Amino acid sequence: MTVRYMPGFGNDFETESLPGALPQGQNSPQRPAYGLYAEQLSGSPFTAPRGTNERSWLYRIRPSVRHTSRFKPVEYARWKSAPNLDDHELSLGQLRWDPIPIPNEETDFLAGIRTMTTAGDTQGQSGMAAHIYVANASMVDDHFFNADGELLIVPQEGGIRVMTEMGIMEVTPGEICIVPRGMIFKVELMDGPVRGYICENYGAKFTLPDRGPIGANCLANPRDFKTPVAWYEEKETPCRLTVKWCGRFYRTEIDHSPLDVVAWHGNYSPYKYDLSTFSPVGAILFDHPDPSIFTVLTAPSGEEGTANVDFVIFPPRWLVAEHTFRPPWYHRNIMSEFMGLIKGQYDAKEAGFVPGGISLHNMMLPHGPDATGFEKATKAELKPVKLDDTMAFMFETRFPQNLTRFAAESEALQDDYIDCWTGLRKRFNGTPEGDWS
Ligand SMILES: O=C(O)Cc1cc(O)ccc1O
Ligand SMILES: [Fe+2]
Repeated sequence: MTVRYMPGFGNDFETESLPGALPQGQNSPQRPAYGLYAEQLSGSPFTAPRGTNERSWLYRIRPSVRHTSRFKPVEYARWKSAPNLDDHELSLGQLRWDPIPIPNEETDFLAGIRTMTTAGDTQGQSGMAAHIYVANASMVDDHFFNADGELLIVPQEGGIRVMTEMGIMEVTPGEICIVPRGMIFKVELMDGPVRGYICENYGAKFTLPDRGPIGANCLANPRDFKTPVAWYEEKETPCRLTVKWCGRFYRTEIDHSPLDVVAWHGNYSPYKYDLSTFSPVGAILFDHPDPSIFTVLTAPSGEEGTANVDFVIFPPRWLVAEHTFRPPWYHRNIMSEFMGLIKGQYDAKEAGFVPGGISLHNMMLPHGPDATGFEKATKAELKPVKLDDTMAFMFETRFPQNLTRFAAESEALQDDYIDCWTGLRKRFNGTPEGDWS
């Protein structure tokens, strides 16, 4: 299958998979070409300011409202939504997990979502949830849309084919994709079992951060975001559509595929991004800047500079800072940090944080490099060093992240994580030189 994309972030795109399917000069003709139905999908209120106003016009074989049955409640017990408080007995702490195992029993992308943390409130359209997905089967006749937020999907193992109403995205480890709130999709596996991370953003959409004095280039450049061209299937066999709506799940039957959009135009669309196209800007003389320099996407909260969620990466880069402790500093943060590792090693942790693993450093909880990393970094010869073959990331939110029972009781939880800091001995010895032996 060849998939094609259009470059640009938040562009007003137009695409048709049959010639002349897209109306020109108007949105809602009396009789659209090919007998298609016109349907608007609004991602912002009608009256949102121009800069944040998002909607697309979909020209489809049947309108979405043509589903056969009423919505009936269904269970996805491991997918939790905020608020989800007091769900477990685990005490407060810095936490880390090994990779969540891929199950042996047949599990598709939807059934394979396990929520680790929730923050904020779906009803108030603020906050987020951090999930792991594990799957070994493709969705075939099952489809899904999430009314509670957009999904930022971060594959860690295996490629996924995200088949949306507006086109197909193939997303492999090292790439990410966004499925907008309300968009119908299903997920096929490209070549085998998969695992990855999801940030379900209940708040305002992810956008590109302002670059300030950095200027017009670097970090994530708009042309590296790719939106799929229109694609449709004419499948007249029974299908299902599952909906997540204010934390609950519902299902309806449809007698055809809901992926039947022949042409569309607009600026509310799915997209993918290759993390290797991120051009990092960093300290080229001394000191360790705040990780916000590595923000790929930010979802604003309404309060200037205080993100609902930031998606931050730690990509391959050169470390050149002179007379500097180069790894992250020890710190306490009002924002809550959920981290994952796509591949390689993370510079604050020598061991224990492995690809597919997770760490959680919640609001105001102290953390930083482990004792071995500290030891190495204080003794290292400070020549230029390339951090290579690595890709870690962080979902950082202004809201405290509440653990789910699944996360708290998971066998993957490392009960000795805090011991990684035990070796940070006293070096203060009353002399200005200190004890750096
Ligand atoms: O805690 C972490 O590992 C993430 C992080 C990295 C960094 O370079 C500075 C601050 C920060 O929170
Ligand atoms: Fe941190």
